[in-house]
This record gives sequence, structure tokens and C-alpha cells, in this order.
Amino acid sequence: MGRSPEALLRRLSVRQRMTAIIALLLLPLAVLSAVSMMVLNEQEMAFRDSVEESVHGLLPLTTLEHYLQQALVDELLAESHDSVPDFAGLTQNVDNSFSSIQLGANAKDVPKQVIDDAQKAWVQARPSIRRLVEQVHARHVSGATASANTRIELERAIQDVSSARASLAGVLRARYEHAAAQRSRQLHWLMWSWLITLAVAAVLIVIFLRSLLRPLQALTQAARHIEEGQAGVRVDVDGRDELAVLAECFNRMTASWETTQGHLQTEAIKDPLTGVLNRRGILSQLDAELDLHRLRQQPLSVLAMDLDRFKFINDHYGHSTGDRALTWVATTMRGLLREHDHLGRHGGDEFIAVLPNTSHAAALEIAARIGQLVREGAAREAAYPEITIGVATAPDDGDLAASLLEAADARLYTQKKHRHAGSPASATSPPTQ
Ligand SMILES: Nc1nc2c(ncn2[C@@H]2O[C@H](COP(=O)(O)OP(=O)(O)OP(=O)(O)O)[C@@H](O)[C@H]2O)c(=O)[nH]1
Repeated sequence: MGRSPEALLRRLSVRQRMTAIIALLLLPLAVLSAVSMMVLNEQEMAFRDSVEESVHGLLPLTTLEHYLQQALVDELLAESHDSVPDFAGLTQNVDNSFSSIQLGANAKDVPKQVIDDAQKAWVQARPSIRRLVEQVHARHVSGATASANTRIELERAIQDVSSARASLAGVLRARYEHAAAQRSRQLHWLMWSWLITLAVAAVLIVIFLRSLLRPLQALTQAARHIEEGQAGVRVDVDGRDELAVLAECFNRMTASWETTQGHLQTEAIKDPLTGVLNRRGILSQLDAELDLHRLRQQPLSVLAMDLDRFKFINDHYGHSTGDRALTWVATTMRGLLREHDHLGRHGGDEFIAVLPNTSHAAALEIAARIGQLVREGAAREAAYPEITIGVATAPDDGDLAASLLEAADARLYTQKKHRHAGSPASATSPPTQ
């Protein structure tokens, strides 16, 4: 697994990982939400300032321009329904507007030259406008008409106010566009921040979930393999988390189960008295060796063995002496046979030996050696039996367990018959007999 992020994560427990993942997700999301709120709030305030600035800057100039134009139209008669504007108030608003724009100019959002030009236009126009407003006011009170000079002055003042208003509108538009561009950058920045945070969160969640799912999948798969009967199934133990502990337990449990199963399987095919294979074990080995024989086309021999006068031993020396005799015979035969030969107790005082890759002649020799060893034992010890052996070989006697055992049994009982009739036959009779 190496030192992948998943492997590093698995050094922490699942509980620690969950806490870390929640902290890692919640912290940036909380910070990002707070920053987003601040940015949006700031943008709203900037927008409100921009509107107020437009109202306070442009409205007085527009009012003045409108008033002077009205005065021109009325030929300075000042109609009774048209009131004189509060010049001082309007002037103050325009001045405030310029000073706030200049403050903003420090932030370099509008070229300074543009603001200076607009302010110059306003400063130039202000005295004459003031004077005109006062004149109009005076005439309004007295009802006098305007002189030609006043008209010219009035037209010039209108021009000055109009140019000041246009300049101011340009400044405000430039400021608005600058602020709008900034807002758009901020929104982009916020959008990317959210996207990156969510992408990182998604990657973290995927790594976290994989660090949980992978070991669970490995455990599930291992359990399935065991269910299907596979042996030696183990899961990799990575990290130090709860799932690693579970994997370790699983492996220990599987190993112990396999050991128990091995013991049970061995016990199931073992003869508890003699330690050689029991009937089931020897027949199953015979089947397995016959499969190999068919595959490799090598001869396979079977010895069917029956102890002689065993009933007599039991009856005269007791059952436990009979047991000892059985064990001695089994141990003697096992010591004589090759390691890959199989020996089993077929039942009572009957034994079967399965000799892979053994010709009939070789099997007869082995049978003769067994017979001789057992006879020697019986000669030494009165409570030991003798033995009769029938030999059969595949493929000459067939290549099925039943046919081989039948042939070996038939030869065994032929010899037994001869023995009981008092003319012992050779244990090494050829299978053709
Ligand atoms: N001690 C002991 N005796 C057993 C065991 N299993 C079977 N027997 C006895 O083995 C004897 C087998 O009978 P037989 O095959 O007729 O005995 P035998 O005297 O060898 O007869 P032949 O084979 O004709 O020579 C019986 O007396 C069974 O009770 C065992 O596990 N222990």
C-alpha cells in the first residue's frame, strides 16, 4: 500500500479519522462562509455608497442646472411657482461629493486627472453660479427683468454647470465601473475558493471512505473465499486502526479454524487404535492414487491383508492384548512400507496397503517381506498373529477401487482357504490366479 494518503490515514483510528475529516471540512467551510458574507456585505455597502455619491453629487448640479435653465427661459422673471434653490446646501453637497471622490482616488480607482478636471470645472462655475442665483433671487423678489449681460452670463453658467455635471458623471461612472470590476473579481475569487474547497472536500471524503471500504471489501472477499472452501485465505493487515485489528482477528480466527479443521479431517480418516488410516481414509487415498494412475499410466498395487487366528488371541489373551497385537502389526507394516505408500485398517483385523507406482512383482515382494516380518513376530510372541495377503495391480486387475479390492480379496481368501485346509499357499501368488 506504500505511503499513500490512504495508508497514512490508516495509521489513525476510524474515530480519529472521522474527527479529523469533520474538522478539515468544517474549518475551511466556516472560514469561507464568513469571508463570503463579509465580501457580499462590503459589496452591498460599496454599492450603497456609489448610489449615495451619485445622488449627492449629481442631483445638486442637476438641480442648479435646471434652475438656471428655467431662469433663462423665464428671462430672469422667475416665475412665482419656481422657488429659489438653497445654493449653500447644494454647493455643500457637491463639495462633499468631490472630497469623497478624492478620498477614493487614493485607492487609484479613478485617474486623478479626471477628478481634477471635474473639480476645476465646478470650482470655476461656482462663483458665477452663486452670483446668478443671488441675482435671480433678487429679481424674483423685486420682479425686475434681466439685462443682456446677465443672460450671457446665465448661459455661460449653465454651460459650466453642465460641463461640471458631465465631468462628475464621468468620474462617478468610472468609479462605478472600477467597483463593478472589483466586485466581479471578488465574486470570481469566491466562486473558485468554493470550488477548490468543495473539490478538496470531495477528495478527502473519497480517501476517507476508501480507507474504510477497502479493508471491509477485503474482509468480505476473504469471507466469501472461505465460504467457497478455499484454504489459507488471509487479509492484508495495513495501518493501526480498528479495521486492522479486525483483520488481525479475522486472520487469527481463520488460522485457528483451519488448524481445527485439519485436526478434525485427520481424525476423521485416522484409526484411533493403530494410528494408520481408517476405512474411509484408505479408500479415499486409493481413489486419489487411482486418479493419478490413470493420468500417469504407472502401475498401482493394492495389498489386502487379514490377520490369522486373531479371534483366538482375543479369546485367550484378552481384548487389550488383541489391541496391542493389532497396533504392533500396523506399526511393523508402516515401518516397512515407503513413505508415499498408504496403510489403512479396513476393519477388525483387516488392513489395506496402497502402493503407488508399484508393479505386481514389486508388490508381491513387499507382501512377502510383510508376511515374513509378521511371522517372525508371531514366532517370538505367542500373542502376535500371522497374516495372509492378497495382491492386485492396476491396470491388469482393473483401474477401479472396487475391482482392485475384489481381486486382492479373492486372492487373500483363496490363500486363507488353503491355509484352513492345511496346505498353505504362497502369499505372493500372481494376480492371474
Ligand atoms: N482386540 C480387538 N479385537 C478386534 C477388534 N476389531 C475386531 N476384533 C476381533 O477380531 C476378530 C476377527 O475375527 P476373525 O477374522 O474371524 O478372526 P481370525 O481368528 O483372525 O479368523 P481368520 O481370519 O479366519 O483367521 C474378532 O474376534 C473380532 O472381535 C479390535 O479393535 N480389537
